[in-house]
Amino acid sequence: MADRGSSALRPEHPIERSLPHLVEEFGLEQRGLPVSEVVSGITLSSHDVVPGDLYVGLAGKRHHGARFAEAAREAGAVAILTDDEGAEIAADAGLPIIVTPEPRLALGELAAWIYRTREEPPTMFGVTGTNGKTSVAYLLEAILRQLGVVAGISTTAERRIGDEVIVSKLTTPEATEIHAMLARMREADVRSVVLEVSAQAITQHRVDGIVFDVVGFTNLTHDHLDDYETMDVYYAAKRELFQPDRARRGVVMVDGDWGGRLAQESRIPITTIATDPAADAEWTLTIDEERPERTTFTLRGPDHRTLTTSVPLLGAYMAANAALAIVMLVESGFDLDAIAHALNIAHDAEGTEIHDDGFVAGIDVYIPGRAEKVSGESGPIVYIDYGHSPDAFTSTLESIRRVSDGRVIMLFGADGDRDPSKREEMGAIAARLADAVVVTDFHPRFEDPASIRAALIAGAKRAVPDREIHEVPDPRAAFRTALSLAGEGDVILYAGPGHEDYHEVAGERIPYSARDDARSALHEHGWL
Ligand SMILES: CC(=O)N[C@H]1[C@@H](OP(=O)(O)OP(=O)(O)OC[C@H]2O[C@@H](n3ccc(=O)[nH]c3=O)[C@H](O)[C@@H]2O)O[C@H](CO)[C@@H](O)[C@@H]1O[C@H](C)C(=O)N[C@@H](C)C(=O)N[C@H](CCC(=O)O)C(=O)O
Ligand SMILES: Nc1ncnc2c1ncn2[C@@H]1O[C@H](COP(=O)(O)OP(=O)(O)OP(=O)(O)O)[C@@H](O)[C@H]1O
Repeated sequence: MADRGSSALRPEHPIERSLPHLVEEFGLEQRGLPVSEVVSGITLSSHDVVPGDLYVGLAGKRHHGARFAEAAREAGAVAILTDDEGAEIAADAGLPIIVTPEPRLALGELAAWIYRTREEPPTMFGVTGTNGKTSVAYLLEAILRQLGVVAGISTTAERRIGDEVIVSKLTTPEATEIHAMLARMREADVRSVVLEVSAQAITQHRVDGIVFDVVGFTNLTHDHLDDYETMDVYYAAKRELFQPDRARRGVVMVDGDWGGRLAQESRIPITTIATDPAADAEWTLTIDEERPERTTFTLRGPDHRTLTTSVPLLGAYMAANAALAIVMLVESGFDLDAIAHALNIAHDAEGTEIHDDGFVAGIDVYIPGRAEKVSGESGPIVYIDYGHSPDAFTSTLESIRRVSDGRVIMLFGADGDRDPSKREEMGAIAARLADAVVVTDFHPRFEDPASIRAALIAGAKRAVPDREIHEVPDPRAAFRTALSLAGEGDVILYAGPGHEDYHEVAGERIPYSARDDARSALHEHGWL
């Protein structure tokens, strides 16, 4: 199946750079046709080529990108950069060929040079960890906005500069896209950029060419053991971000063992944060109040500095994400009191302070599909969540138990073609922490959906043999089954789809929004 490509964020006024100069500066080898005078962009997808681009033909898992050299030329590419094998494949494509043994290793530096993103860079924040990256990124952006700073974000859910939004294909874009996006953000006067950084992004050199001002670590738990042989290898990939060539300072959540190890092994100045007041961390977080839609917390820092605020979201884990975001801002130079002030005042549309008794102080954030409450005032509370790992299930279900005495119904599936070793544990956690479990399909991709469901159910049955379990393959029918099990005051957690608007089956993306469907079903019951 050919890659259908995506529209990337690009500068509206690209700067022309000398291509011969680039070849010389990076010690590249030129073959065949002479290169043109200028280059104004770089991409590694033939679908994203715009006139003036250098097309990079990478050897992929399915294709050698050099196969698409002709398509790239037709779209306006000025040359192809590739390896020896690619140079042979693209020999007759009618494009000048530039050769380097491992093009992926050169991408970040080349893209930074072409888009001039090293010059007067914005403040760069990077967030990594197994769970919570997207949430911390949104929280950082929200607090920056409340501080009056124009920020841009790049997350699994979306890439956004003000009102300009594109839907993401990967958690972290390829280096070529990141630097194009940074150039676009510079045009929009963005002064702070928040990038969600996956382990794969570090391993695959997608964040090369960037030195982050502050990087943050949320946690490390079981996931991605299809891409990384062991948890140690997965950890080592994340640790790479906390080194001087990639970041200036780091903030590490040390609640888990991996965070403690990272704080020890990192080679940049590290500030630590923990939710356990007895922990040996510089910052500690205590939860003051948990409600279904709001969590209030106090953050205590060195020199007895404190800040009390809230997030309009479920769960102590979201407060921990918010605390991490706040400490990252402090590490970037913001004063804690200034942050407290910005979070605890209301503004009108023009940005003028207003004094309104009904105003609830706190972080003004909306995070699509992360414990997003989609139900109304009556009927069960329904959360749509992007959790798809054992730890995500635990955090969300435990939080729900703390805010509700009702029955908890957990609806979920598991990704096909992604780390099958976590499935049984996901089933077990659902069975242990929920009163009833509904297992459905979630992106089976090229796997047999029945065998994915069977693994989840086996895990659930092993953990709690008499747990009420329903198997409903179709997600729409499954949600209605979950709804039939719930009454007033009960809670349904639908984990998996989060913000997504498709269901991936055998290479096809079928339109499906869990959010919209849940709302329709609630409406059908007269609960919305
Ligand atoms: C396993 C993996 O990482 N695959 C990535 C890889 O795909 P690939 O090697 O199969 O590429 P390929 O299809 O063989 O194509 C080779 C080259 O030809 C180009 N091409 C291909 C076809 C075409 O018509 N035109 C064209 O130009 C491609 O852009 C590519 O450069 O290169 C592609 C182009 O950049 C990526 O989109 C793709 O990510 C896939 C979609 C993916 O699912 N990656 C996952 C594992 C991932 O990276 N996940 C992380 C973490 C998520 C999390 O936080 O949980 C992420 O950051 O998203
Ligand atoms: N700090 C946390 N600790 C544990 N679980 C969390 C935490 N934050 C979020 N979660 C859970 O993980 C899910 C995914 O959250 P989020 O999208 O913020 O993480 P992520 O690291 O960006 O994941 P992904 O890369 O898969 O998008 C949430 O929907 C929630 O269930």
